[in-house]
Amino acid sequence: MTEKMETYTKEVMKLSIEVLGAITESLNLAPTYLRDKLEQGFQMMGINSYPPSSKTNVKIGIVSHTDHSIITILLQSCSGLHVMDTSGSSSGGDGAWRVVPEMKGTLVVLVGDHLQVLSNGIYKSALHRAVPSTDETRLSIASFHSLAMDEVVEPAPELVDEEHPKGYRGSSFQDYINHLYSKKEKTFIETLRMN
Ligand SMILES: O=C(O)CCC(=O)C(=O)O
Ligand SMILES: [Fe+2]
Repeated sequence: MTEKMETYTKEVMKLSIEVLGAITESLNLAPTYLRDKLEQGFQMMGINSYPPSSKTNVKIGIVSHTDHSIITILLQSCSGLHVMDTSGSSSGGDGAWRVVPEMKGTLVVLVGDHLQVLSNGIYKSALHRAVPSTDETRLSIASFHSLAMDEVVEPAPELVDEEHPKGYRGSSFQDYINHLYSKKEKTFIETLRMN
């Protein structure tokens, strides 16, 4: 198990670099943009086990939140990840939860707060929650990919101009940790907004 986990952790790190490359390319930034910093950054594995709700009566496993990371790569044993639909209406979608189906052999990529910052709001961090299955234990493994503790993430200068002013102030992973231990009247991303 430990060995498998180690292999998985390393492989998913390589994958995150490839995914970030595709994302930065989609933003017309170099595919190597931030690559070294992500590679030398902070990878955190979260392993979640949700007992069946028929036994516990617990209806929500993890309440709605966005991840602080740049991206999170998630493996789920059965469906249960819900993402808030923010497409469509100008007020930010219809606000409905959409179930992310479990498909064998696939991983889910979630946009985190720091990608929203980096892309100056072009990518939006995904509001999500986890719901237990009614009759089976649900497992998920989340790999959070961030830059190093004190590395500041700011909107890419290439994505800032008169028409698209800088929307977020710079922040580090350490700032996020400090936010967690502060009186949280706002979400982390809200504390970063400049306009
Ligand atoms: O279990 C899941 O599907 C989601 C887990 C999650 O959102 C998290 O660990 O941040
Ligand atoms: Fe999450």
